[in-house]
Order: sequence, then structure tokens, then C-alpha cells
Amino acid sequence: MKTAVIVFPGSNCDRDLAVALEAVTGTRPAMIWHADTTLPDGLGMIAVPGGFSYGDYLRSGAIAARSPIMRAVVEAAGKGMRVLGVCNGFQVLTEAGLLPGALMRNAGLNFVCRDVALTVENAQSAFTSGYDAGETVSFPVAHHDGNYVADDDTLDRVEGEGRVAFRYAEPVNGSARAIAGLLNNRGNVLGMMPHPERRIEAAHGGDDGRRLFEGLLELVGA
Ligand SMILES: NC(=O)CC[C@H](N)C(=O)O
Repeated sequence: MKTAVIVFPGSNCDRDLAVALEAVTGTRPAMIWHADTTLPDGLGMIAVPGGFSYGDYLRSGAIAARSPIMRAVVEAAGKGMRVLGVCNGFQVLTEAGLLPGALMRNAGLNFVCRDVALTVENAQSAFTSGYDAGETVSFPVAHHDGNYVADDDTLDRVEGEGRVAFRYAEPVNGSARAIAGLLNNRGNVLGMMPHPERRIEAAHGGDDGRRLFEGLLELVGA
């Protein structure tokens, strides 16, 4: 599967994602600079990485969401392209309007950097088919703006539509309904604060994250 990783000024998990994607797909991702306007042909997935794009000014992800390449990403997502946003990538996807709600300052006002337990809520999406529903997995988090907020109608809707992919199984950042990972209505866009790309081999403390990429690959094919 051919993939692309979008790189903004201040991204710092772009290489982690690239290493994880190459390890699982066997193909080195295309690294796409934010100022580019077009994406390569034949992609199976676009990944929007973690980091501190534009120094997290205004609101994390807000400026990156207005980068030239994001027009192409939004357009591709509209045509069904799979888009995964991790951490700052989740923030960028909400700011770009690909996912509802927003990521605000953690309830405890601290930067939280540790492993957290997550429950897999929906194991039927393209991104979560490598898991069992209800399973508990452990991923690292590293963020200060992971507190997911949305109005009650939106929260009820995304819950009702099975769009909560991952939920925190312990208090982390004050996220509404403990939402850690959220799908769009078509299921081709996933934003998540925890980092699957930092949990892909024994040296990382386990491979719970690798299963996300493997599940996707199995579905999409090489
Ligand atoms: N690791 C990251 O992507 C950090 C995300 C974001 N800038 C935050 O701290 O909330």
C-alpha cells in the first residue's frame, strides 16, 4: 500500500509515522510538505502526524489546517481516501472540518506523556479491523491539547453512529465521553490523540499500535 505523510513546520512525529508505515507496508511513504498542493497518485492512505505545527499558535492545528496541501487532503477524503490523524494530526483534522468538535487544553492543564489504556469501541472500521470490540489496548499519549469537546447533539450523534473508535479506559485529559479516537461519518477518516506509531515493536513495549496499520493493510491489500 502506498501512503503519504503530511509534514508541517513543527511536525515531530512525521518520521515515527513513516517508520511505522514502512515497517508494515514495506513501502516508504511519500513525505509531502505542507506547501505542496497535490498528492501522489495511487495512495491507500494519508497520515497527518503529531507535533506542534506552527507552534500550536491560535489553537493546535488551526494554522496547519489552512495549509495549501490540506485542500487536497480534504478533497481526497471527500472521495473516500483514508486519512489518519494522530495527535496534532487529530487536531488538524478537526480544524479542517473533516471531523466534528475540537481538541482543547487538557482538563488538568498538564502536558500528559505516558502510556494509557484504551478500549476499542468500534472494531469494524478500516482502521480498527485488527482489534476486537471491547478489547483494551495500551498506547502512548503526549499532548497538552487532547481534551475533546463537542456539543451534546454531536456527541450523541457520533456515539449513535458508532464513530467512537477508541475511548480512554482511565482519566487522561477530560475528553467528552472519554473520546480518544473518532471516525467521520463514512468511516474513512480517523483522528486519535494516542500514538499507534509509537507502539509497533517489542522495543516500544508492545505492538498494539502495529495492529492498526496491519488491519488496514489487510483490508486494502498490498
Ligand atoms: N505529540 C503531539 O502531537 C502534540 C500535539 C499537540 N501539539 C499538543 O500538545 O496537544
